[in-house]
Amino acid sequence: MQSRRSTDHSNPGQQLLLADLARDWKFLPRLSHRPRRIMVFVNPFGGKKKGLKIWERDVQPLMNIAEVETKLMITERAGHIRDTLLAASMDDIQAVVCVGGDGTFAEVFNGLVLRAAKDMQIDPNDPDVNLPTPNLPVGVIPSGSTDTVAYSLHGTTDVQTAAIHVIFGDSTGLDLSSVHNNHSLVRLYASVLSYGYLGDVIRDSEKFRWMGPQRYDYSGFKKIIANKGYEGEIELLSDPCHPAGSTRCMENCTRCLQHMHNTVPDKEISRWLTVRGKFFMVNGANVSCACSRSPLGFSPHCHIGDGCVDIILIRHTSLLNNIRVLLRLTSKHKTLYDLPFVEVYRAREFTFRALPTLHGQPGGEINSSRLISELSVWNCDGEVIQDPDVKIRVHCQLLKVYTRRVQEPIVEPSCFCST
Ligand SMILES: Nc1ncnc2c1ncn2[C@@H]1O[C@H](COP(=O)(O)OP(=O)(O)OP(=O)(O)O)[C@@H](O)[C@H]1O
Repeated sequence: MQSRRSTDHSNPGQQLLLADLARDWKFLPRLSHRPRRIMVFVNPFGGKKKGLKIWERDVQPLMNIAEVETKLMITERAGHIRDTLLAASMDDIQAVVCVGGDGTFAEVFNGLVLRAAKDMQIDPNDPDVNLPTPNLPVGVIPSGSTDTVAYSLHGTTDVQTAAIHVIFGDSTGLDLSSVHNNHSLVRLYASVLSYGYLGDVIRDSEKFRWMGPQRYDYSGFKKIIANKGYEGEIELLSDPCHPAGSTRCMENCTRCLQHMHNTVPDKEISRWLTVRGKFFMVNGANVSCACSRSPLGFSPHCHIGDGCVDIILIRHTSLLNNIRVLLRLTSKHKTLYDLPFVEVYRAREFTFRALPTLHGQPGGEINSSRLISELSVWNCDGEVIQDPDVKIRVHCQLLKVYTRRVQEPIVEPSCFCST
């Protein structure tokens, strides 16, 4: 079913899918696993507020041609999707599709997992519980500001590519990571959990939502100038596979397939590590976190279904180094892995505890009365989590998502090839 052809390197994901589509469309009636009745949530508010237009112009016509019945809901407020999924009858539904950004997708999977937990009488607030797998697969159609999950899954934020993934019904298992505070489950995330600089940016940028996606540039500039670093302690259950030495996660990824079949002896090969210090950022990446602005993302070798997060710890050093980090994140070729003030781990779970920050007096002495705690917040898939002290656990392939994954483009020889 898959083709491996690419000539347009500006958007290889879309090009591959269109080639697939032309050839595979005639097989559509024979695909028994494709969804015929879907529940669609459209967020008209995220990104450039084009969610509804994208649905009506680009997605709905494709669903009509493919004879997919849709039950549409346009969201009216934050939390609307989650609340609906907790209560709705879903007996006649075969999949849930969202048109929105990372926050919209997060509402869908948080709602589905909590619904499954409620139905099975599992307490999600227990940080050691095995959360139940939702019955329904999810389609992610991007119309947000960053759309990290869609980009990391499909290799493009092309809307029709994402819609075609739903129509053909090819799915794969996506890890979800739970975030608990001292009392309860705060939420699950699929993209990244980030403390420090990106936490400061998301907290500040919410005040400037009227600016659209540019709010991130504005708050990003303010907060990099103001950053003084945050003290903290991370305890992590490390996996022996180091991200820098790992393969890229693509179509038919061996590492994810092994974890799907539980052929990896988990806990025996993991060990606990403790890291303390002052950090510019502490990140737990559940996927590569690639997006159009950051083509490789935080951790280009992160796997979507191996039961691990990649932890990227960026030490507090200088403003210049902080700017180097941001420049690296926009690079198409270089990763964060080899910067001397960056430490990278692959982990199955981790905890973070904020430590008090010592502030020196102008004379250079440290006065214990000025021992104050400077805290950031967590940026969790673009939403703010206030509690600095959290426990994170990865739930291997908890959610089925519609995607054919990123395929390795085969560069066709051209007459300008060097010999
Ligand atoms: N009608 C609405 N009015 C206000 N907020 C809404 C509405 N519908 C959904 N939301 C909330 O909007 C938030 C942001 O949406 P979304 O994440 O899709 O866009 P974004 O933040 O622009 O994109 P990204 O997360 O990719 O950067 C979501 O957390 C969702 O809860």
